[in-house]
Amino acid sequence: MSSAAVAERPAASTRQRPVVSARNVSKRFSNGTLALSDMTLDIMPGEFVSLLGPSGCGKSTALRIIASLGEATTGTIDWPTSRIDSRGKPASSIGFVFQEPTLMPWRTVFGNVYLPLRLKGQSKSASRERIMAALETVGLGDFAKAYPRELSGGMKMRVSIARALVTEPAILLMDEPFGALDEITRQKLNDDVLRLWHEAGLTVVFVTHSVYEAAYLSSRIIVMGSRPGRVVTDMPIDSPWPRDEGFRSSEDYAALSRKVSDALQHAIHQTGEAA
Ligand SMILES: Nc1ncnc2c1ncn2[C@@H]1O[C@H](COP(=O)(O)OP(=O)(O)OP(=O)(O)O)[C@@H](O)[C@H]1O
Repeated sequence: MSSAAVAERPAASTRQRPVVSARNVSKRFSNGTLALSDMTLDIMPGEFVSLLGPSGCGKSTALRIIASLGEATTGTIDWPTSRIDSRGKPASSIGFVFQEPTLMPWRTVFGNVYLPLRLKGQSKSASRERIMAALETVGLGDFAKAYPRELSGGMKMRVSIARALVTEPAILLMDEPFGALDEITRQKLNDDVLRLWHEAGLTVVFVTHSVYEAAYLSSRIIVMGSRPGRVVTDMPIDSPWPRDEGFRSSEDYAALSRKVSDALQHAIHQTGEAA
């Protein structure tokens, strides 16, 4: 992938129906931990939304519930524009990128990206074109035959992104995907994700506890308070596009980062009903 960031910002329309809508979602784990409390949120088509909050505030829990990887204790998740499958889940609509690349070491890069299509019963030969297109998108077209052990941390994360994109999801959910990477690789992947978001017309929900990452990437930042997690501040981000090296060194970015940092501090000091 090229490191140049997007040329312009795709417009997220407020007249459209949300891709996903969470209403009064709470989550209490079986050990009694109240991770989320009354979280309400609409994600609109074309948005790049960051969920920003302190460690342990429930960001991953919220994302997993949105992805149907976990159940809400109370509240609802709706997918107003998606076809719902027999299990009540949005069919083919979600791509999920975990904190770790979670690749199968015994399979090649190609085999790892094939996995979600294999699970849908599609043959390898029929999937080849889509897999190669996904690998090209993340700049790994030449690495289809490589094994994970031959790749750097950033390349493994690219494979993980290709695996999420190969089903052509309506929404890409990313759970702090670059937290374990060095700063230069992280910045490069930030630029690449922005490019993908722009070129593929994706809707992205991105979990992070980095103020700087959220400020750089987002068209909207949801700031969550300390556990139990809920929306404390919902900030549309009006900073100009493109987001690139020029933006990174701009006064606009510094001012935005200060504003987001203040919002995070405010959210952390809201009294959480730790339970
Ligand atoms: N399966 C589980 N069982 C019990 N408690 C859990 C479980 N998963 C998460 N928790 C707890 O729920 C709270 C929220 O966790 P979560 O991982 O969603 O937070 P987070 O904001 O994503 O944290 P981080 O930024 O550190 O990844 C934490 O107190 C965590 O210990």
